[in-house]
Amino acid sequence: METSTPRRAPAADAAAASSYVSMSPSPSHTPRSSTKAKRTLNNGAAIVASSPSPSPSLAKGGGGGGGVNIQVLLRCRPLNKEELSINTPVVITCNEQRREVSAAQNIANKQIDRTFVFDKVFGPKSKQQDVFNHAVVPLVGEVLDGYNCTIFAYGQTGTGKTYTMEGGGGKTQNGELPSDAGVIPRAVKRIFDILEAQSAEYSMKVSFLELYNEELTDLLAPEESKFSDDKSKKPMALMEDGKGGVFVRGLEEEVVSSASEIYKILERGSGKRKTAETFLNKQSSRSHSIFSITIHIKECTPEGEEMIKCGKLNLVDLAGSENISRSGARDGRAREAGEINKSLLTLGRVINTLVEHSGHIPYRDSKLTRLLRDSLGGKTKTCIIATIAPSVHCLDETLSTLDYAHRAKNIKNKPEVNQKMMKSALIKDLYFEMDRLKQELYAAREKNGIYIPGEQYLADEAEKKAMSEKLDRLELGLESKDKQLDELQGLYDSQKVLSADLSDKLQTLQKRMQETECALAVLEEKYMQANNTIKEKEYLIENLLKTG
Ligand SMILES: Nc1ncnc2c1ncn2[C@@H]1O[C@H](COP(=O)(O)OP(=O)(O)OP(=O)(O)O)[C@@H](O)[C@H]1O
Repeated sequence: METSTPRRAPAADAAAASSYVSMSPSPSHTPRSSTKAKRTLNNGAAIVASSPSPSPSLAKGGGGGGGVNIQVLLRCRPLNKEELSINTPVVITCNEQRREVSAAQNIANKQIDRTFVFDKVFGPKSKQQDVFNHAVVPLVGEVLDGYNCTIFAYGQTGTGKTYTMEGGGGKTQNGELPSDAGVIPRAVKRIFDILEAQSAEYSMKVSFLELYNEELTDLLAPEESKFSDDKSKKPMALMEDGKGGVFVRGLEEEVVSSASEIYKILERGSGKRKTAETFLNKQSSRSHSIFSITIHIKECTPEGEEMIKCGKLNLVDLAGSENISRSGARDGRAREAGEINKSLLTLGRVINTLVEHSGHIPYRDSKLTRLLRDSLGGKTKTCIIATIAPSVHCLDETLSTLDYAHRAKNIKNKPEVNQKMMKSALIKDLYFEMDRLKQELYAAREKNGIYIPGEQYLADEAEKKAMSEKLDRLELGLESKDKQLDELQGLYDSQKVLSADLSDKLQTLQKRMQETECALAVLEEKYMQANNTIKEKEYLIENLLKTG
C-alpha cells in the first residue's frame, strides 16, 4: 500500500456505484463514482475463473469432486439471570474437545441422551473471540482471496444469534474492540488490519438488508427523505438476474474507508431492525438481516497488468424460530412469528432436499431462501452458527435446532473464486459511465427536477416494461416447469413403489417355483422307486407262477 489510509480503487468505485451492479462484478459493469450508491445484492452471479482447493478449515468433511461441506458450528449460551434465579435445570452438555453436544431427554422416566457432532462446538463459557477465531478468521481470508462467503446464525429466539453476530457492536476503546464484540465488528476489523498490513489498494462497500414478513427493506436508506418513495419504508423488489441469481432493486450500498465508519453504519442499521419483547427475549429481532461487505483489491500480474479481484462477505442474522403458544405471541406478533417460522420452514425444506438429493429444491418458496440460494448448494463458502439454550424449558426447540443444524452439515457447496477484472477495461467503462452521468446532470440542471434526459427516460421505461414482461413470461414458464417437474417426480415415485412391489412379488414367485421344483424332484424319485418295486414284484410273481 502506498499510504496507510484506505484507498479506493477506481474500479471498485465503479462497481459500487452502478444502479444495477451485481454482486460479482464483471468488466461490463458500468461504474459510477458517488460515495453512496444504489446497488443490488446478487446472490448467485459469481463468475468462474477456477475451482481452487478449499482451505483446510473449510475442506474438512468436504467431498472431493462433489464439493465442500457447509461448516456447521454449535454455540450454547449460558443460563441467563432469570433462569439462574429459578434454578432452571440444565439439559445440555457440550464437549468442545470431542465436538459433541448432548441433550438429556426424559422419556417415560428414563434419561435418554442424544448426542450430535458438529464441526466445532462452543460451550456456555466460550468467548466471542473463540467463535470469531474458528468461524470467521478462515472465511475472512477466503473473502480477501476473491471468494463470496456467508456466515449465518440460526436458532430459537433468545439463544444468542444477534449476540454472536453483533454482540456489543463496534464501540472501540483505545482502538480495541470490547470483549463482547460479535462476529461482524471483528470481521470488519480483521479485514482492515489485513489490507493495511498488505499495503493493499482497495475499496470497500457495505449494505444492510432486512427481511420482515416477506418484505425487504434497506436498513441503510436515509431516514427522512424528501422524495415520496422513501426507501426506508418502501418494500423493495427481489429480482431474478437471469443468471440464476437474484438482486434487490435499488438497495443502498455505502462506500466505506475505515472500520469505525462501518461500526457507525452497523449501529444505525441495527437500530432500525424490527425488534419486540417476547417471553424468551426482551429484545427479540423479528426480522432476518443480511449485512454484506464487498471488497475490491488491486493486484498486478507479472506482466504488469492491473487487475481487480473482488470478494464478498455476507453476515446473516436470522430471526429466531419460536413456539408461538410458549412465547406468548398474539395477533400481529403471532402473524409475525408465523411468517418467521414459515420462512425458516422453507429453509428447512431446502436443506432437506439438498441433503437427500430428492429433486426439485424449493428455493423460490420464500424470499429468505431465494436470497440464500448461492450460500446453500451454490458457489459460496458457507458457515452456519447454530445457537441453543441449555435450559430444560427450551429442550424441544433445542432438539429441533440440533437436528436442523446436523442435517445442514451434509450440504455441499462448490465454491468458486470470482473472476478478476482488468483495470483498464473497467476504466473504459468508467469513462463511458461518467459521460452518461454528465448528460444526466445536464438534463437535471436544465430541466430543473428531471434527473435524466427525456429520451433516456422513455428508453429506460420501455426497456423496463419489456424486461418486466419477459420476467413475467419466464416466471410463468418456470412455474409450469416446476409443476411438470413435481408431476414427473410424483410419477417417478409411484413407478418406484410399483417396481419395488413387483420385485417383491417376483421374489416370492421365484421362491415358490424353487420349492415346487424340489417337491417335483422328490415325487419323481418316489415314482421311480415305486416303478422299480412294481417291476421287481412283477418279476417275482412271474417266477412264482412259472415254478408253481
Ligand atoms: N453466549 C452468550 N453469552 C452471554 N450472553 C448471551 C450469550 N448469548 C446470548 N446472550 C444474551 O442473551 C440474550 C438474548 O440473545 P440474542 O438477542 O442475541 O438472541 P437471539 O437469538 O438473537 O434472539 P431473537 O431471535 O429473539 O432475536 C441477550 O441479552 C444476550 O446478551
